[in-house]
Amino acid sequence: MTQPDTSAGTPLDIRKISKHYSGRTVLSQIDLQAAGGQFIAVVGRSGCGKSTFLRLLAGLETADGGQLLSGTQPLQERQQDTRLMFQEARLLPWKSVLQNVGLGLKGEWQQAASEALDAVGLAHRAHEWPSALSGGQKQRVALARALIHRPRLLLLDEPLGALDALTRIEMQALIESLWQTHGFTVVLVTHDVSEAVSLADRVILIDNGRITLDQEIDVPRPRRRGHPRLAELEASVLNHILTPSASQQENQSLRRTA
Ligand SMILES: Nc1ncnc2c1ncn2[C@@H]1O[C@H](COP(=O)(O)OP(=O)(O)OP(=O)(O)O)[C@@H](O)[C@H]1O
Repeated sequence: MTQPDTSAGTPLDIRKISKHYSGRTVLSQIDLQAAGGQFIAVVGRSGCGKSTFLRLLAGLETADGGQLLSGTQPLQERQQDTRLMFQEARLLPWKSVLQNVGLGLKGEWQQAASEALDAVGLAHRAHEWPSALSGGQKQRVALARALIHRPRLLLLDEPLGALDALTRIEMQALIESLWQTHGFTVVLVTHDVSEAVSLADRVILIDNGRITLDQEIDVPRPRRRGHPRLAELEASVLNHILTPSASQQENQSLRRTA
């Protein structure tokens, strides 16, 4: 099996970042170090700050404290290497599939756009409108639109959340295979713990503004669905999500005694 070319991935060195909205702390003292080419999944209860964390990595938001580095360089200086993908494909309906992939590019972009579409299995739909595609196909186009920029850091914000179970499995396999071919670093935010453990090298849990679990997924690839160790890790991560962190329990008991 081809091992990812880790030199192609952005290494991450996130130091004690925090983020507040209207005086409310969403993220506090988040630390994360990752070698280039790692596949990291971020899980946690709804509203725990997963998307905020991703937006900070993408440079769409500014941290209120801490540092985001890649090696010795501020991560922000590597923004041209970073692509973000959302739950919705966000395609322009008045442009063809091919034009959507080549959006913003100048010169001879058509060949590169065709190749990116080919990599996601959609070269034959290049000249159609986005409205003619299914939800899964639209997400493939969004993936091609990211790939054409040869990203070194791919940030995925619940990109498969709206897809049916089978399409989701196909897209998971596609994302894993593209990651293995290109070697970019991936940070995937997902509600699906099974997806997190089956795809990632590491699963990070955000709870109460902090990372409360950093679980290595020590299962060799290709990973077989139903592998007992994957099931065990999934149950363990789920347990951590469902068990409130010590600080949250403290807050609750403080509220009770107040
Ligand atoms: N621009 C903003 N202004 C004010 N509050 C915000 C803003 N963005 C996020 N928040 C708040 O920060 C918290 C974390 O939001 P975030 O979207 O990061 O959570 P999440 O873990 O991704 O949630 P979900 O899993 O439901 O998508 C939430 O309470 C949210 O209301």
